[in-house]
Amino acid sequence: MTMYLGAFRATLRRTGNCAFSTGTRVLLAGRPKIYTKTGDKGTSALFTGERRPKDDVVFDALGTNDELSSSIGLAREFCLDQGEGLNGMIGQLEQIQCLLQDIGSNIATPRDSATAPRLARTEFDSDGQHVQDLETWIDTMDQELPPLTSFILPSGGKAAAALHIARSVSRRTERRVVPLAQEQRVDKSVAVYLNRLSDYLFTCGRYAAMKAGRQEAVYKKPRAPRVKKNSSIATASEEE
Ligand SMILES: Nc1ncnc2c1ncn2[C@@H]1O[C@H](COP(=O)(O)OP(=O)(O)OP(=O)(O)O)[C@@H](O)[C@H]1O
Repeated sequence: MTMYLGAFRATLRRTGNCAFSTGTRVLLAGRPKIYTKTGDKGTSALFTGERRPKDDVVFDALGTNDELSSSIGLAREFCLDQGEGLNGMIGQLEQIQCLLQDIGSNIATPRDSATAPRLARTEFDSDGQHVQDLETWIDTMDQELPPLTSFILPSGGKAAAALHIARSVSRRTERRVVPLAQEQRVDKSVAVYLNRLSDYLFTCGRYAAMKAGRQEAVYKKPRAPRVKKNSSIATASEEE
């Protein structure tokens, strides 16, 4: 990790860029190895330099946010394969992955202990514009979609199903972030963004299924088995 976060962070500090890379190795040609081995003893560093055990709630949130970006990356690849009618969504998903890097910076800079300049550099969506963008994108897709009349099961092609996985990872990330936001250790806007992001990804899943010309599977109540007189079990349909 030598060139990964140590020097990378120093470069970011110099340039004022607040991106905080988690899990994604940044390797520059001719530079030292990407690993520092500083994390081998089970602790790692926050953006403030403070070291904490790797099972700390902050790393849990940071790691889940990283999983979210990875799952969006996979969904985006399936969207690229599907192609037809998904160009807008593909661009939006890439923008969202960049914003998740910023969310990582926010999570890794505890709001209750970081210095004022660091807090300012890692502030997230202070004017609510990123949430507004998600809402606009949701509303635009919704205008083309048939109204929801049943519970949708994740389905409708590989792109749609992958978007539903990303949606559920977004909800998991939200669950990790909400307690931190309630304790004012992460900006509240991060929790709001993750909440809206799962709605956006749900809508994307439906939209991708529609563009693929695929029917989404819907919830049907499974029929309860009935006990026959001779005590063997049969489903209701077998008895009809
Ligand atoms: N297991 C983890 N889950 C979530 N976030 C982590 C984890 N380990 C490290 N991080 C965060 O991601 C950043 C980059 O990870 P990295 O693997 O470089 O850290 P490290 O394990 O401390 O270092 P090294 O891999 O060089 O020993 C760390 O600075 C830390 O903020």
